[in-house]
Amino acid sequence: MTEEQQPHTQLTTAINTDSAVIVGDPARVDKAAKLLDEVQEWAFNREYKSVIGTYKGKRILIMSTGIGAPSAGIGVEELHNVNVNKVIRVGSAGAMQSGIGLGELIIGEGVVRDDGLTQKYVPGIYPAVPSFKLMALAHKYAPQAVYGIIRSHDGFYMDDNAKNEAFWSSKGIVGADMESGALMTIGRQRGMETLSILNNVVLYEGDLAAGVNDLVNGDDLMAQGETASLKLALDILSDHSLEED
Ligand SMILES: O=P(O)(O)O[C@H]1O[C@H](CO)[C@@H](O)[C@H]1O
Ligand SMILES: O=c1cc[nH]c(=O)[nH]1
Repeated sequence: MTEEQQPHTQLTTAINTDSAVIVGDPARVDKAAKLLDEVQEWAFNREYKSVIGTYKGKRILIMSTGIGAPSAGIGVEELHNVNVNKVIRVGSAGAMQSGIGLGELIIGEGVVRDDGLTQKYVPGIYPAVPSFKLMALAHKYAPQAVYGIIRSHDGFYMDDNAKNEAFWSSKGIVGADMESGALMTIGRQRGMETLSILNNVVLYEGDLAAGVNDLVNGDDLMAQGETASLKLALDILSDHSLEED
């Protein structure tokens, strides 16, 4: 643990909180900040934009980590270095099953680690699983969400994506993103409690690029899903049952 400024995120222990929400897109940090009181901008270096505020009286950091496992992994390590031990990712995802609507929340009960980074941390047979406590709180606040195993991958534009997604869908995977595996694997190695809440922006077998564009352009269902996912993370982290931790 260190009071030194972290080299990428520019966090220090002066953030003075044990809880963080991480998002991919720096613009999502500003959306989250609107849900907080007493907001203080902390830093914006590379892809890591951070603000701190309070939600129902609980001090919480919001930070972006950019796209992909390596930058998320750096973010998680630097959060650990400044004493954050509860981290919820609020991301966007593509549905891997039909029947999951746009803007519905997908919550990872575990992650298929189809990324490169976490394989270097620990062999692929090691499971990427969320915190039981944070998951129990997710069920309390969002019993209607889609719960299941998700898949984190490295390649948004790969030639064999459709084939790989059909395979993982046939194994019951419910959604795809790029960072949840890194969060849960690295977080678990460092003794952190983690969870991943994803806003569905692409229907199963839908157009991936169009879905992500719709999110950027503020399509209603996706904007509502984004706000709901942020609120859910904040409700969980501010729940009084976590106070004794
Ligand atoms: O919206 P975010 O949190 O960035 O999450 C998803 O969106 C990006 C791809 O468009 C990847 O980072 C993926 O995990
Ligand atoms: O299908 C999707 C949508 C968003 N992000 C992903 O990683 N995959």
